[in-house]
This record gives sequence, structure tokens and C-alpha cells, in this order.
Amino acid sequence: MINYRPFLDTLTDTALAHWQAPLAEQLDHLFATLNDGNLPRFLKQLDRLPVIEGVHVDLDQVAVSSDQPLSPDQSKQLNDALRGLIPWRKGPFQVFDTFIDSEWRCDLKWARVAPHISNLTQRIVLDVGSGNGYYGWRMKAAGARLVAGIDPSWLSVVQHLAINHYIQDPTHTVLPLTMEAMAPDLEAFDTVFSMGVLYHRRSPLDHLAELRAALRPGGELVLETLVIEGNDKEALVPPGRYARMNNVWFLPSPEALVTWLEKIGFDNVRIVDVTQTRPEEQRTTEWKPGQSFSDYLDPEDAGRTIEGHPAPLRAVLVAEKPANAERLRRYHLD
Ligand SMILES: Nc1ncnc2c1ncn2[C@@H]1O[C@H](C[S@+](CC[C@H]([NH3+])C(=O)[O-])CC(=O)[O-])[C@@H](O)[C@H]1O
Repeated sequence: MINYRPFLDTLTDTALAHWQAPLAEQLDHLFATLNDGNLPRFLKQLDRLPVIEGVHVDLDQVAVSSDQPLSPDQSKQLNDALRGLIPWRKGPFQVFDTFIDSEWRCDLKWARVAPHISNLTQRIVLDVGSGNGYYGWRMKAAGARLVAGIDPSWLSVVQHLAINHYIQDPTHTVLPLTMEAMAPDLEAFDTVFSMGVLYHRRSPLDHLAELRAALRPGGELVLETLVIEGNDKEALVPPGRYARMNNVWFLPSPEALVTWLEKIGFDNVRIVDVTQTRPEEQRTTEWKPGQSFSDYLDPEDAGRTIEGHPAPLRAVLVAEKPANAERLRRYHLD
């Protein structure tokens, strides 16, 4: 249903060549057994995207423009098709004369992350929970050779296709996979990002082990997640919801996260940023109507969520898989 062949072809002659055949088979099986009415509905929006000539791409701004101004018909078709893929949680994107003002200002997170990571030039990157691939474009702008985003949300997958419809880059994709469903132990990526995913996992240590298994020895993990203030032994398991999300499991302190990473076999673990989420970064826009960050906080106390938990605080950690890491057994806990 989605042609991943151009991406699969880019894996030839890379450290991911051994992933090509199993991934192709996994995607074939996924589409052969798929029973999801949303995907065809989302894909229909791609057919409405107008043909536009003379496209220029600015990946730093995640912007596409054209030599020629768009005709009123082209502008309307473009805007209608992109609005057909609302809600846009991640962005922003400038798509010719349409500015997708997404719920999240992902450029703000990228500005917190980018100064602390290894140079991405020519690196092969995995972005776990990539959403619609906003960060992948920033990684490509920073020189990455190949970026594989994975995200189980079909809307995110199709939003990526809408943007890549004009950028036309086969070396950046969003695959409809969870981390758990990805081929285990690829041991091939130079950098693995997991941003905004750890707290959604019931077994966060298994998630860290899976991330480690995807990295080549000497590769770098960039981990971003919700945290709490506390000592190196503390983590919050919020009873019920957290900031109205019903799938939040573990919010460790940054120091506890360091301990978890070291226990799973990462070296040189560093906490490089801790930032309180602010309403400027996550808010309702016309591209994501309905409730957003401010509605998730206690109206009387912005330091608390609506449920009374500590308000969202996010940390970025960077860690290395030891260069001489031996293949560890399943779950890497031994
Ligand atoms: N098991 C899983 N495996 C892979 N992806 C998953 C899984 N579970 C959920 N997701 C996906 O992870 C993303 C979490 S959002 C972070 C997006 C981006 N990284 C960001 O940092 O803004 C959370 C946030 O908004 O903070 C969603 O797109 C899920 O579909």
C-alpha cells in the first residue's frame, strides 16, 4: 500500500544491508494483513497534492518553496490536502505558501538536543517514535546519510509522505513499526534517538536494551523523556493518567535514568539538558485543534498536572554503546 522500495534500495552497501530482506518481508506481511480503515483515508489526501514545479528545499527550516508563485487553485488544493491530515502534532513545516503550525514547536526541542550530540555527518540514524519525521529532516540537514524513523501511527507515516512528496528524499523514511516489532539486534546504527517514547513503555529497561541492540558498538544513544526531580533511586509511576495521557508508566529522575542506562550497558552517560515544558512549546493551533498543554495543568498551580503530579519536565541524555561491546544475550540483562 505504501511503496518502501526506494528506501529499501538505499540500504544496499550500508551497514544496514542485512536488514533489507527481513524488512521488506515484514512490510509485505504488514500490508497483506492490514485491516485499518484509516490508512486508505489518509492516503487519499496524498492524491490531492498538486503538482508543483521548480521545488527548492531548505531542510534546516524544513521548508519547501517554488520558483513560481502557486496559482490560487494549487494553493487551495495543497492547503486542503494538508488539512485533511490534521492533527499535525509535530512540526512546524513551511510547505510553499502553507505554514503548518503544529501543536509542538519541535524546533525548540531540537535546539536543546543538537548541540550535545556527535556530528551526524554520514551517520546512519534510527529515530524511534519519529512522529511524522520532523526531526529526521533536521538530522538530514545536519549531514546524516540515512534516517529511518519508526512510528506505529499511520497518520504520522502519511504526514511524512506528504512532506516527502515534495522533498523527494528516499534516504529518509518513516516505517510503520514499533521498536519492539523491529528486527532485533541490528547492531548497525551510528546514532539512535528515542525522544518522547520511554514513558510510554511499560518496561522501560527493555526499551533501553532494544535501543542498545540497534546500535553498532561505539554508537551513540540520544534519549529524551519525561522526568521528575529526585535522587538516583527515584521514579514516579503515576496512578491513573499523567497530564491526561493514559499510557504513561515510568518517570524517573534524570539521575535514576543514568543508573538505568549504565545497568543496561551504556558508557559515558551524560545528562545534557533538563527543561520544564512551557505553553510556548506545546499549544493548540489551527493545525491541532482541541486541548493542549495548558489544559493538562492544574489551573490553580502550573507546577502540577491536572491530576496533581509534578508538571512535565523533560531531560535529554546522551550515552555510548561501548566500542568493544560483546553481543549480549536477549534483553541484555545478564
Ligand atoms: N513502542 C513504540 N515504538 C515506536 N514508537 C512508538 C512506540 N510507542 C509510541 N510510539 C510513538 O512515539 C511517539 C511519541 S511522541 C514523540 C515524538 C517525537 N519523537 C518527539 O520527540 O517529539 C510523544 C510526545 O509528544 O512527546 C508517537 O508518535 C507514538 O506513535
